[in-house]
Amino acid sequence: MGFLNRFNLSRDIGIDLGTANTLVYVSSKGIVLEEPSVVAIERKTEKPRAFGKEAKLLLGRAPENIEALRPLKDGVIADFDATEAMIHEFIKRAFEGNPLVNPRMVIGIPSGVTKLERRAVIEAASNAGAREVDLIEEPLAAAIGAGLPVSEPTGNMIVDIGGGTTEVAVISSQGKVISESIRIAGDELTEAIVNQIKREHKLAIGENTAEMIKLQLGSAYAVDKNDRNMEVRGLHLLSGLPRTIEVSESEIRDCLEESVKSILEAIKRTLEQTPPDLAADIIDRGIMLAGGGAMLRGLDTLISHETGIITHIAAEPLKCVVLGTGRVLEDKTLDRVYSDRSILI
Ligand SMILES: Nc1ncnc2c1ncn2[C@@H]1O[C@H](COP(=O)(O)OP(=O)(O)OP(=O)(O)O)[C@@H](O)[C@H]1O
Repeated sequence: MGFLNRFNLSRDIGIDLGTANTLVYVSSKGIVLEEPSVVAIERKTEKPRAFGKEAKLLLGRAPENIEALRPLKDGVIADFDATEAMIHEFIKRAFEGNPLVNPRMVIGIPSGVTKLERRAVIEAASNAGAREVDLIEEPLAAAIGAGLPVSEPTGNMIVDIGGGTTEVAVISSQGKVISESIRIAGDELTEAIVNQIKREHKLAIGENTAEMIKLQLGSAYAVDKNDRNMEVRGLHLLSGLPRTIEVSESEIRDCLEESVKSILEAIKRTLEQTPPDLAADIIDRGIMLAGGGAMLRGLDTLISHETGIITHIAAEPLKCVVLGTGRVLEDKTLDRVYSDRSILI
């Protein structure tokens, strides 16, 4: 143990490197940062100008010389340099006023990430000062963060619906028994709303507006009889002028149906392949939903109806992965959960 560690100047950190949001957990402190995974880059110099919330506001609204982008797309690293700059910036912010001394980092990554992309994450963390980088797949981290007894030899089903990917996994004894990752999640739902409003109302809306509609009006199942409405502003494609229209909850539910069905099918496929004894455990314990998509209205009810298995939503769906990385940092018995370990210095 190094000098700095002994005097506890080095704090270890857990990171949920998500396609939609990045969260940072500092050991013995808790979650210190929650930001959208967005970077605004100056086109001419290719230098990052804003990160997180500030950059997200620029999505679809950036001036000509700035490009706001999401460096992780569909669960993979689409822009390495921007990802590295973002990790660097968020770690710096997490340790504001408290200089960072070569921490150990546990990073939650989508399970579909290739070997090359894993190396890229490790390199980015190393450049940001990590002395050791341990990668953990998101469904495992989410299960731990949701409080499932992953160390026991019983079947636990987790469905983590993020921005870019939905990960369905059955976990037992700290390992994935069976899993499926599909590239249909929150982003796809948002895109379905953009397309619906364009097709039916001839109105162009941006990603942020579509996401707002999803959060306010989106549903997977008719939870109550009232068909709620909301006003939406955008650019009318025929007149070229700004216009306000009204959309209803049922209209939005219909346009989300196809993506929701794909998520449901991934859950059913995974259940079908689950060994019988573990399937029996899942019937007893139920299915746990995590990730922002878990909060889509009525999704838990729909899954319960379609599978016949009681479905729970984690207490803090957006925080499950990062809380899981935090648990792993602090609980030495969770030592079989990593998919990659790299001691760097
Ligand atoms: N109340 C809500 N209803 C429906 N969707 C929601 C709600 N709140 C957040 N979301 C969606 O959840 C998604 C983000 O979830 P989360 O932060 O778990 O993803 P991520 O971990 O960044 O992505 P990934 O797991 O794919 O890497 C976004 O698409 C967001 O629009």
